[in-house]
Amino acid sequence: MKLRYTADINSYKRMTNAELKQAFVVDDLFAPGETVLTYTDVDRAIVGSAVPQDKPLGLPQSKELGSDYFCERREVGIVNIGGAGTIEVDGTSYKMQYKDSLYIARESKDISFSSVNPSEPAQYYIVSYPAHRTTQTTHVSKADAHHIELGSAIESNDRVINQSIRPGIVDSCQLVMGFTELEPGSVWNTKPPHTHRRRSEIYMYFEYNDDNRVFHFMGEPSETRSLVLAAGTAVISPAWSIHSGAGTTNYTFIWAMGGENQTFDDMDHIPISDIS
Ligand SMILES: O=C[C@H](O)[C@@H](O)CC(=O)C(=O)O
Ligand SMILES: [Zn+2]
Repeated sequence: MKLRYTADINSYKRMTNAELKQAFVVDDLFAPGETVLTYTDVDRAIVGSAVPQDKPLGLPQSKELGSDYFCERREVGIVNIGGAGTIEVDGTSYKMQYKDSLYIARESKDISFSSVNPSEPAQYYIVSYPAHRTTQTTHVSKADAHHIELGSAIESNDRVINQSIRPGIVDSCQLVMGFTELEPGSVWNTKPPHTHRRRSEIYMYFEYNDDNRVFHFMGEPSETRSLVLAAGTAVISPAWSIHSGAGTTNYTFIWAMGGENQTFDDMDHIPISDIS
């Protein structure tokens, strides 16, 4: 498992683009045939992926966790952004179609990721936070998620927020997770931007080709910086940072949060006129 030390609220202001990327961007995801994981210093969040080909992949134990197995004191949220697959958790098999989510509860021991067709592998995006109690592993299809329509074409932010792991759907400890899909012609997410000092958040942008990029905005509202991201890239938002983006095309992104509460709507919105 890789270790990631991000940067603090003062240092980021004096960093180059390359330094900001090294601190906040995770761009080694979706390596075929591997589980890749990065352990961050932001609320002990772990971000990674598993792309099983011919043989199943697991969630390996490692020294950083200080436990006997990955989920001993952790919960995990997964969204499949590739071909059909299955995830087995302690003998129960969950079918994972495109954009299905799986919440894996604390104390789950044997976790195995596989693909139905190795030439069109499942691509599991993974986020984990520490968990203080043991709940129920839960599968959530895209249809079972809570859908919120937001924005408008005229503001270039017509989008649907799909909340798959959230109170009322999944009984999780910290984790709240889902994905936001932008309509063709809409490019802005999280407009107006917000912070929520109660929670950190990780975004992972996908569903656009390599001729396009998402310009992700981070930092304090008065000192924003941009990170130019290719599809399949994650970006870590410490609790003090805004997290918003504009693409050169429409796109989808998975968001995942952990922290003091699970109240999606308690964000502190910042008027666009206050951003600089
Ligand atoms: O705290 C919530 C997260 O930042 C996202 O869910 C916001 C988002 O998907 C959007 O407005 O486009
Ligand atoms: Zn947010």
